[in-house]
Amino acid sequence: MAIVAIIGRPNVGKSTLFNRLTQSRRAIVDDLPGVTRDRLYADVEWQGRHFFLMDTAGIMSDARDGVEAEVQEQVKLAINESDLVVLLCDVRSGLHPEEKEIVREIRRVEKPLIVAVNKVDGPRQEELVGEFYELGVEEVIPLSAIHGHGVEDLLDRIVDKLPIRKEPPVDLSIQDNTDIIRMAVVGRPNVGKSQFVNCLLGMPRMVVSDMPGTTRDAVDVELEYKRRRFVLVDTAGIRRRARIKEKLEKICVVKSLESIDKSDIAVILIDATEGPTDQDLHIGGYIQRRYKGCIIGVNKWDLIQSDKREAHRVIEDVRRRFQFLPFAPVVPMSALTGQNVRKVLKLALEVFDQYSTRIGTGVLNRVFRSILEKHHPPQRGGRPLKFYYVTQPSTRPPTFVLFCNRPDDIHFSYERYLVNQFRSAFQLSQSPVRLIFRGRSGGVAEEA
Ligand SMILES: Nc1nc2c(ncn2[C@@H]2O[C@H](COP(=O)(O)OP(=O)(O)OP(=O)(O)O)[C@@H](O)[C@H]2O)c(=O)[nH]1
Ligand SMILES: Nc1nc2c(ncn2[C@@H]2O[C@H](COP(=O)(O)OP(=O)(O)OP(=O)(O)O)[C@@H](O)[C@H]2O)c(=O)[nH]1
Repeated sequence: MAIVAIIGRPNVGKSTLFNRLTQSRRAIVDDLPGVTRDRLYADVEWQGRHFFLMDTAGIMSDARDGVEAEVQEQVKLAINESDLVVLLCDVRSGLHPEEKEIVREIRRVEKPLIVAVNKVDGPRQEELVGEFYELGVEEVIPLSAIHGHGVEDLLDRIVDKLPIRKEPPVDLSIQDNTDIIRMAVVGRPNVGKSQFVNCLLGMPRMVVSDMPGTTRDAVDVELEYKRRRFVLVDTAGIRRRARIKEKLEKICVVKSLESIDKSDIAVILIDATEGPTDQDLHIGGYIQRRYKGCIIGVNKWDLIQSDKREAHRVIEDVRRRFQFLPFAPVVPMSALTGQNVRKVLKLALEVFDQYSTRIGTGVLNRVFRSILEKHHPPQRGGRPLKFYYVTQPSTRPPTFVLFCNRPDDIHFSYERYLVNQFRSAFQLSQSPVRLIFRGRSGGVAEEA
């Protein structure tokens, strides 16, 4: 999915605009359940196009007096990592030299740009918008993030200008029946992603080859383990970003989401010395919603393992906070010493094989009958809930369609029961399972 970043000087109204855009009447915004108050991004649909909108509030600090305007590293990075940049200016403070610098930087890296001018609350400010054409763009969009004027125009322009990615839609690339295991290594800055990747690539007897990416600068790396082929997606990005450490949390997390989309299995690294953070849970929530296989690597284990009690506490804490991913194995590991690094690959193979499971329709329905008999579907409002049959239309993730009389009336606790029963009956304990409830007339409801 394309990433759109709102860039601008402090106080121009980036957060206000972010909130406006995501609350606009017609926009469909898919927010993660509230694991964190500090929102990183929203998954926005406008006119049938989807994109990630990155909230970059606070990313730019005030330029110091007397120091020549210069685009800060964070801002450069945000520009680099996005597919389209909205430069937000403030009509009340007028055009600022830093904004010219930002435009130069955006041109240099050839990203599509939209200039929007905020705080145009009335006709008096409208007269002042002309100044911003000095930035050398064809169009400047006046808006008021507070009042909402111009905000839908901006959304229209964003979807007009969104580059069409060459990569195939996610679902297709993953269901292509090749047995290459696409793996993403994700996590917060500094957790050890590049160390982990380097460790993997440097292992004895590991066959490694670089594959030029089809999109932008992404380079995937292919490796072979136990005669199975893995692709580590976006590896170049992981290794390149290793230099810059500060304030990159948001960008790092949004990039992680993008890599998750391209993979079958996400290895999420947690820093053992810090334990899971809100951002980690945020990434985990995304993995869950995308029905990806997942391995939770508790990295930097070497730093805590001598303290047995602490080590135990950390693992318990990870399991508890990630209980919404009950199928994800938790592995203590050290990318520095190599401890358990191969084990991650071994687990990835297991997870992947479960993730690719197909069950024959006959067996599936026999087992389903016995699951229903063990625990009858509860009645709702005195009306019985009846299931007719089940099919598995696809795998990766294993997806089951359950035909029934009233698909909208299924209680989530019964859904959970069914998911758990499917997991244990078909050896899917390490894979997400997707159930889709469908009425005979075609009504659909879904559950994780
Ligand atoms: N008059 C007016 N004020 C606005 C408008 N949009 C935002 N503001 C105000 O501008 C101030 C800064 O808004 P924020 O959204 O916090 O700005 P930001 O760019 O996210 O700021 P940083 O976090 O410093 O990067 C707040 O006091 C807002 O209420 C607008 O359309 N009109
Ligand atoms: N003790 C210890 N240190 C580690 C381990 N893994 C990584 N580190 C150190 O943690 C720091 C960050 O590691 P990186 O691999 O650069 O982390 P990253 O997640 O790629 O960071 P970003 O590029 O900022 O996203 C480096 O100093 C590593 O040497 C580990 O298992 N144990």
